[in-house]
Amino acid sequence: MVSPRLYELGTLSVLVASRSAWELSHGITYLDPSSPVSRNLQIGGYQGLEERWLLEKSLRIPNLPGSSSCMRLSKLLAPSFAQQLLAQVQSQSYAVDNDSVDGLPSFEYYPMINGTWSDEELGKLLQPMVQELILPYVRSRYSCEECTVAEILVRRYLSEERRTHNLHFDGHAYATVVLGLTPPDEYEGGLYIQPTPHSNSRRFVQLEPGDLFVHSFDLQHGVRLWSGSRYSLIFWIKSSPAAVATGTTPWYHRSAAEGDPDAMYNLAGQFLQGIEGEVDVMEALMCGCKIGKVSFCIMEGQSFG
Ligand SMILES: O=C(O)CCC(=O)C(=O)O
Ligand SMILES: [Fe+2]
Repeated sequence: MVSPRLYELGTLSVLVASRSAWELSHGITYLDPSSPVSRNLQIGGYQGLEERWLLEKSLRIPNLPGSSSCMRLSKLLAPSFAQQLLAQVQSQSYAVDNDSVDGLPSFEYYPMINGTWSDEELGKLLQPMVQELILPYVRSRYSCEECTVAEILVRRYLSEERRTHNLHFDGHAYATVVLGLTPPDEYEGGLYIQPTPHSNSRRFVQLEPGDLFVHSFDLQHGVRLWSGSRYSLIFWIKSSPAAVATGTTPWYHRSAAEGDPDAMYNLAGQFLQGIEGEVDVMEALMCGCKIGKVSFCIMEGQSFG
């Protein structure tokens, strides 16, 4: 018979074995590798794997159920392609203007702005993947026939520059695709999602170079690095070419009218920033009031992505 002490030690070793030492010391938890719904993907000439996590968001608003999902797409792009992209983006100069999430120097580089390539060379590398993989996938996954890429940006996280990108929604994007560029053994931490207000729902996402991570406007996320450097390529997608041309966010009106609290919260942010026309504090407050406690977040000055 196993003595209680040995049994305890046995349990402890199982716990320790399932989470690495630094994972435990930093309180980091990854998306559960055993819980996604997985399927093989074939999109045009691309083949790979889709893992989809369903996320319970009900804690955002007490008594209101809600869910979102996020997907990791792997093996679709050759690691050598990601390496080529990384080499190309590392040679660019990065902006140090104020970041929209935290107001600190952004260290961003934009190869596409408002649907137009500003970096033709990177455009040549990315265009086939955008047209033949990213858009067909997003259009089909979100039943959004007209979904169109609005912005593409690179984010650089170097130790002397940036360690975090605080928790936020991508308020101006119907869907976001993040392409991992840096091997995950070159840094500790990385991109995380957080479906509820409590940080205990935070889950980090392991992205190998060439893996894609996909989520929608209603999923809060951020980046936290404890060491090393990381580059990521981000695609912000709007629901139609007209939304790209006008820089607007038409998808919120319907979701907000249907009572989606995150849509109302983001719509309030759009009114405050004047993205839906004039800056309209009254409309923003109306959205905030409808969602009760979420308006508190706006009052608290939580930033909008
Ligand atoms: O760097 C990343 O992986 C994500 C950055 C992000 O969330 C953003 O730019 O909105
Ligand atoms: Fe984001």
